[in-house]
Amino acid sequence: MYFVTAQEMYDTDQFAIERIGVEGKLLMENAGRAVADQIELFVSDQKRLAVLIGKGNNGGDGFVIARTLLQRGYDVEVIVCASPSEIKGDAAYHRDVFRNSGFTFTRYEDVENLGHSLKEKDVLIDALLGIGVKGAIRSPYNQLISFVNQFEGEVISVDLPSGLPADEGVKVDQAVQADRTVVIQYPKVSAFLEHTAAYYGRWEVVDIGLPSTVIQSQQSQKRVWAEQDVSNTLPIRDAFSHKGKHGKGLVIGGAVAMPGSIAMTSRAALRAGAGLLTVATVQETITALASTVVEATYTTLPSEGGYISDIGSVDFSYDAIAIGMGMGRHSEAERMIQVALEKTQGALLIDADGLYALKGNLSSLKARQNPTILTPHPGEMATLLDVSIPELLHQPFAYSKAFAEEFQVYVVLKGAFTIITTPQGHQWVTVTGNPGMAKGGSGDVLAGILLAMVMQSQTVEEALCNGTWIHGYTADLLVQHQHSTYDLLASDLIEGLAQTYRALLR
Ligand SMILES: NC(=O)C1=CN([C@@H]2O[C@H](COP(=O)(O)OP(=O)(O)OC[C@H]3O[C@@H](n4cnc5c(N)ncnc54)[C@H](O)[C@@H]3O)[C@@H](O)[C@H]2O)[C@@H](O)CC1
Ligand SMILES: Nc1ncnc2c1ncn2[C@@H]1O[C@H](COP(=O)(O)OP(=O)(O)O)[C@@H](O)[C@H]1O
Ligand SMILES: [K+]
Repeated sequence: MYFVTAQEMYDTDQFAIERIGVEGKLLMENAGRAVADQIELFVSDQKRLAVLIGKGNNGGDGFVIARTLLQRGYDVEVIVCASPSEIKGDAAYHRDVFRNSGFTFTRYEDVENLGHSLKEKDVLIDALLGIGVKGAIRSPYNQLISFVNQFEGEVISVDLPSGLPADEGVKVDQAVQADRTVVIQYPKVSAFLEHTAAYYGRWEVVDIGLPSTVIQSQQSQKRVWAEQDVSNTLPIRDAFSHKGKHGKGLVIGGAVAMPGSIAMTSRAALRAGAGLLTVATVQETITALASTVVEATYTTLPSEGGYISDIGSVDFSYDAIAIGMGMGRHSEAERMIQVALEKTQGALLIDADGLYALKGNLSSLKARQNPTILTPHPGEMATLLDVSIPELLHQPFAYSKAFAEEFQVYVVLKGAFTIITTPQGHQWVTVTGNPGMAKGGSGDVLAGILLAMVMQSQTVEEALCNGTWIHGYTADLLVQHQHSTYDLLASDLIEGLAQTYRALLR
């Protein structure tokens, strides 16, 4: 499923109107009807409804929704929050159709009067502002939004919560806190940002038949990776396959004081399907791991002060290598990352301490001939970019895209919504996962799953999306059936992979 910026949505509308010849009025009719159909699914006709209508096209949708629900026998009061002369174009057309159908509306005067009208209502439909919102919210919408946010019944927003920007990088001034949002055609970017997603409440998308031609022709496509995508791309294992076919992977990391992280990465890689796995680390860590990760083979690396001091002796001809987990942040790490970047012949995944060490080696990324994958959490990504974490999270799509394109890498920016960006600038978001994963070790498990995934027969893009989706989905299954968001451990995710695969392969 694509998701879009406000401009991409306008371009799509424009394409439908100018190139295909569908009139804007008809698009609005389709949009309003589709939203009304959706509302009908979860609001009983015994409820008392009010629709708040603003001056733009979002308000135009509101007229169609109100007319459709009235014709279907709903009790709907329509309150227009703009002067009639302000309403123009398609919205004015639908205001007239509404009136000519024999229905009436009242005009918004002040909050006190509105309070009176809404006292007996169960559901408020918010069609005040859509994707056209700009800057600080002006009167009367600022009072209206505060008012809606005090309403005790259910608030359903049309397209997006009024006042909320559709795009990233825009400050939120004031916005409706919706219980539900019925999104028209494509989710907007703000549905996937940490600071704006919650305004939507539960949301669902209605299709109004707009063509995806414009979105598909764009360089910067943004899509949600969903269960169907996993089912379509996760390779089916061949009955005659052998371990060599499922990838030969190497994990480099760990230190005397940090044996846990590579233990988790390695076990996760094996559970996720890696054919053969080798762990390269310091001797003490091998001793600690040998009894817990019995399926792996080991390479002892020289150490100094409990940390790996050199990786020059490593065989770099693996199908894929993951480096950095539990490696420690010390002066030698930067040199070792440089060696890994130069010598790794297959895909190279850099995580955790490896990302800190990468900071001084960024220019070497471009010279790599094979895929490089970076898996930062927001703190690591902010460090790589030299920006603050809030700045990064204000526009994570733009920052990830700029970085991935400049350095020709795959970036997996982890979070409640994980953003996967390809070197070509294509972006995917996975929405599986829950706060039970907000614990040390979850990222190490992800690194292992992704290592295994990039060695299976799928594209790197598919591998990263599938791995991230599976990681989060496993946590969701575990929290639904065995665990809670409090007690879930990163190691539970490794064992939980069995349930996910069984569900997917069924
Ligand atoms: N053909 C189309 O264009 C379609 C549009 N659709 C609907 O139209 C919406 C977009 O319509 P518009 O572009 O008219 O945008 P809005 O409905 O968001 O209205 C924008 C208007 O609100 C006012 N406004 C903007 N920022 C404000 C602020 N900070 N304070 C106070 N007033 C402010 C401005 O006068 C602006 O013209 C979509 O969200 C969707 O609901 C759908 O009907 C599908 C078809
Ligand atoms: N609230 C959440 N909802 C969904 N996923 C989450 C949440 N918190 C963390 N995660 C996931 O858990 C992982 C944590 O990774 P990271 O921060 O690197 O942890 P670690 O310190 O264990 O390496 C990421 O994959 C992230 O997407
Ligand atoms: K709205």
